[in-house]
Amino acid sequence: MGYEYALVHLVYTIPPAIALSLLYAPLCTKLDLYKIAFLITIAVVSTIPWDSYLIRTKVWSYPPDVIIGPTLLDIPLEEVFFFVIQTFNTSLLYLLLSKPILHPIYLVKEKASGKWKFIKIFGQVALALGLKKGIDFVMNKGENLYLGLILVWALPFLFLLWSLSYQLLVGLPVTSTLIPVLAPTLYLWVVDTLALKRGTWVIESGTKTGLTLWPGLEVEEALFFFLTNSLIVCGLVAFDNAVAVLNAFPAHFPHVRGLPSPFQLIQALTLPAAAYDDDRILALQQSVDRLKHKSRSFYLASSTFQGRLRIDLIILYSFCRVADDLIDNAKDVTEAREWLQTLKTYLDLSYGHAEIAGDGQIRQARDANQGRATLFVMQRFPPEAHLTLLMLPTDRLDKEPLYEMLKGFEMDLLFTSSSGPIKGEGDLDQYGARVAGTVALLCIQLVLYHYPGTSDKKAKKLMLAGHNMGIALQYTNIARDLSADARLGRCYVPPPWLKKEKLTIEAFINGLKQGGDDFFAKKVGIVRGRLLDRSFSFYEGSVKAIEELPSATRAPMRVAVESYMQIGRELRQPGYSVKAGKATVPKWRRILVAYQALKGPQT
Ligand SMILES: CC(C)=CCC/C(C)=C/CC/C(C)=C/CC/C(C)=C/[C@@H]1[C@@H](COP(=O)(O)OP(=O)(O)O)[C@]1(C)CC/C=C(\C)CC/C=C(\C)CCC=C(C)C
Repeated sequence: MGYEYALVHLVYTIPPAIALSLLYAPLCTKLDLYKIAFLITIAVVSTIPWDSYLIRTKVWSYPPDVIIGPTLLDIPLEEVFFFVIQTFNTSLLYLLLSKPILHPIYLVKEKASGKWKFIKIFGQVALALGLKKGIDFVMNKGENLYLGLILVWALPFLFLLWSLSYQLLVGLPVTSTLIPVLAPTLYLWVVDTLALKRGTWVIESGTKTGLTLWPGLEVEEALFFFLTNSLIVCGLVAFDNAVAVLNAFPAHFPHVRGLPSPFQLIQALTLPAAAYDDDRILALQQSVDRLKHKSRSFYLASSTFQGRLRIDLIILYSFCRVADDLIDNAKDVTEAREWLQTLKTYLDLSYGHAEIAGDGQIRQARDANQGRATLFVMQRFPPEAHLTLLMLPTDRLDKEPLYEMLKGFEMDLLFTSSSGPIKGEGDLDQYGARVAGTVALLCIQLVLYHYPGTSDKKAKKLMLAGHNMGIALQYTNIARDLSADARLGRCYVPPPWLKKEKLTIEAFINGLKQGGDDFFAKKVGIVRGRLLDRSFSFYEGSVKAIEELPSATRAPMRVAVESYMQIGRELRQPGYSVKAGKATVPKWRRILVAYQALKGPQT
């Protein structure tokens, strides 16, 4: 009896497990725990018979004075624990690095022949050839035996996983495929070198090639760790592939539970890629791209939401952004008004079915209207907006906030060089309510749809708080964009506030456009401070309500709100950093704020 092997765990495998657990804890979801448990079960069940065979046939052994004693099918408990901890560590690294990824955008609808069929077959042939080699090594026994046993055990699993999820394995960024394989592999190579040198475990000399990757590291051991980490990562990718299919295609899978059953996972993985809805995939790709490039705060926040709620929020963002941009980027007010009208007609058509009451006819009328809405979108909107408009989940969003948002955009068209729609604080509150309070209502509606069970009374309370939180964010947005808005000829600051600083709208806009002197800058600082005070007063009044949202959505909502409000906090610091004319939160601080928000409410 000895503690050598146990010490390897104590020094090399348990500390990274603790560090990764602490780091990942705030990001961890029930689905993540399910994934890890699933992977560990498969890893242990599939490795035990193989490892037991190796020990019983004396391919490798453990000197009795390095292990504590208890065994399972001749495998020392330390070794069984190794399967668990390695799977745990590699899984956590994978999950951490994959958090920002929305997996459905990497799915590809396949044609009967084409690039993807070739890629799939190429991988399968390579793995089959490796397996054939392994079988030869095993049959011939001798010094290639251990190498052969590793190949014969690992490659059939890899073949299966590749066949099921080659699209994601090829398409995903290397940060969520290669890196979680290579980083732990390299680490375990070093640990193994030390263990073999110390004789913690021994490969018998008659069954190994004798080749080393570096002094002290047998090639068999190197290959073993590479393949086991590959199996773990491929298993996780296959799991994510299944969840991506379940979440992306409601037409195939109308009802998806938070924790899909193994049967549903297999159903999703075996859905032929030719049956994927490529319009939906493209809509998601375009929406994620838009979100990534237009809003750093919401892009970061979106990665903390899960499943179909995450998808719906991203499409909602994309819709709001498309609508806002169509109006903001119009060449003149006349064109902007035309876009407003076009957007209203789109909503009229999309929600038209609600007007047509009458039992059996509702469905028919809805289909007819959807057809007309689709045609209208194709004819009247630019191509890059089509899919976002067509995928907007109108069946789970009330129409009123959407129309109200358009009214807010209409207010943007009322600005002249010396006046605008904002005459006082009340108008600015109303503007914020229209362009941002509405967005909050829509977000909360999606939350309550995907996580049902909130009472009507509570829902109303949440809506009110969310609405005010939207206004808070809009005040911060205005405080940040004073100069950018001035360049567009817009001043959202209530004139009485300007008057107090002895400024007119015209003077304020011109000063911002031209830079202004220190005296002017001071006045801008005072006005900005007032906007931020109002922003934080709305924020303070609503922030507690986040903790009353369905539990799985609290932390992500905190991230969305806090990441944006951080802009306001930065603006209050002298010398805040500015990018492309806008105050910005440095990336590392944004991540830190999001991380803190995930951990719990601010005290
Ligand atoms: C996580 C995720 C993907 C969320 C999506 C949120 C969403 C749908 C945002 C729409 C944004 C948008 C383009 C709206 C058009 C009108 C507009 C410009 C509003 C301003 C947003 C700023 O967006 P922008 O793209 O310009 O971002 P940058 O400034 O460039 O970074 C607004 C400031 C309004 C945004 C308002 C919200 C997201 C509502 C916030 C409130 C909640 C989520 C409710 C919180 C819940 C409780 C109970 C308090």
